[in-house]
Amino acid sequence: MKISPKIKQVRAYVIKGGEGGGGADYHDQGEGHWIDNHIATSMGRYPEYRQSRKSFGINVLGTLVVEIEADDGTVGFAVTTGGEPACYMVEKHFARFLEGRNPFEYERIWDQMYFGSQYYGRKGIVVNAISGVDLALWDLMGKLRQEPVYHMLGGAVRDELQFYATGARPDLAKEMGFIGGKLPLYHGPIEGDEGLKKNIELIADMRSRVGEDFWLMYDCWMALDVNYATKLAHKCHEYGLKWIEEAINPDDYWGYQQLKKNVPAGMLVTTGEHESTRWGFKMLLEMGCCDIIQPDVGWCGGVTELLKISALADAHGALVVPHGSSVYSYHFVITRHNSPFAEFLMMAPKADHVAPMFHPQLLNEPIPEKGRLKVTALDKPGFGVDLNPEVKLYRPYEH
Ligand SMILES: C[C@H](O)[C@H](O)CC(=O)C(=O)O
Ligand SMILES: [Mg+2]
Repeated sequence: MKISPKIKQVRAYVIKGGEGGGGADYHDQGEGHWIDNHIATSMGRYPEYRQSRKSFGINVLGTLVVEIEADDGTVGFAVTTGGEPACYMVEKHFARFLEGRNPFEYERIWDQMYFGSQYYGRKGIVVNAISGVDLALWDLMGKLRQEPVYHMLGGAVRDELQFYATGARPDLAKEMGFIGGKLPLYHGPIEGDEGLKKNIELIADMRSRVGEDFWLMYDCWMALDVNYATKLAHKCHEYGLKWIEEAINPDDYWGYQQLKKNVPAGMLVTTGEHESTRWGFKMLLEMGCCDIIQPDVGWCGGVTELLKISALADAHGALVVPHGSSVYSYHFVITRHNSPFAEFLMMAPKADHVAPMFHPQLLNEPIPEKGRLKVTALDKPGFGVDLNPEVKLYRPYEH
């Protein structure tokens, strides 16, 4: 029997450099980027926070980088959001559940991180930190086995991934070969009928540019109430809106249940990028809140937890289309029949060309060509990406 190396050390870093760092904290972009241009949020009720999400601190956390080193010198790593607070949790709390252990014991490690922090965690930044550790562990396992993560998840169920694009220009996304385009919703309920009219005019304009069959979706980033979302859904139906995403507060499962009943027949309700763990998704699925769940692999508990969330969704007949998360999502989506396509977040400031999602933090990050990515692009050990050595790391805590 081959004896596996043991985990020697866990380290957590933030990226030095501040504003506009991009990467895993993908909202941390420079001035003029589409992702920070008057997008509807629940903070929009305060005029001073309506124009820019950075103004209320959407990029305040920054990226978390987790490295896990085995005693043979192999290092697995992952990036997600969480910044310094997540570094503290990883170094001061979670590292104890890994160091000295066999890295292939990912179930026990996950369980101990989750239940060891249950009294202050369960969601949000704590689960971001758990996700970062879990993804770094899968990267390490892949490197130790010299296998891509998707092999360890059961292997590919298709030869390539197909993507829809999220960004300000679905019309350009269509030209680039994507199967659909998801627009941010720009105007929330506080902007009244005039804002609603502008939302409708935009979808009408995009429909006229992309023709009948191209998917168009609206991402509402938790900004609406059930009444507004219902009205928006019905008005957009005429323009073939495929789904309405994250329309209301993620804690309002009852609101989603109602919205799902209210939307026009055939329109899908999607949500879940700010939901965590099998228990959070159990609420969405058992209460019939949505048609597609959208866990973010870097936020929901990592790959170990996504396996459970996905099995639960499959049993409920729901699709799993992870939110963003680049390679961490690709290695999962390629292995599951109930994840038939993936999201690509357009990180180019004007959404006019394909740019790597987690640039500049990752090297060798695969990107879609003509809206597709061959599984062979994932054929490297672990998640198949490297940390860009030019990006300066800072380790705020040690243990
Ligand atoms: C565009 C959205 O407001 C958000 O920035 C990204 C997102 O929710 C998604 O990609 O989905
Ligand atoms: Mg979204």
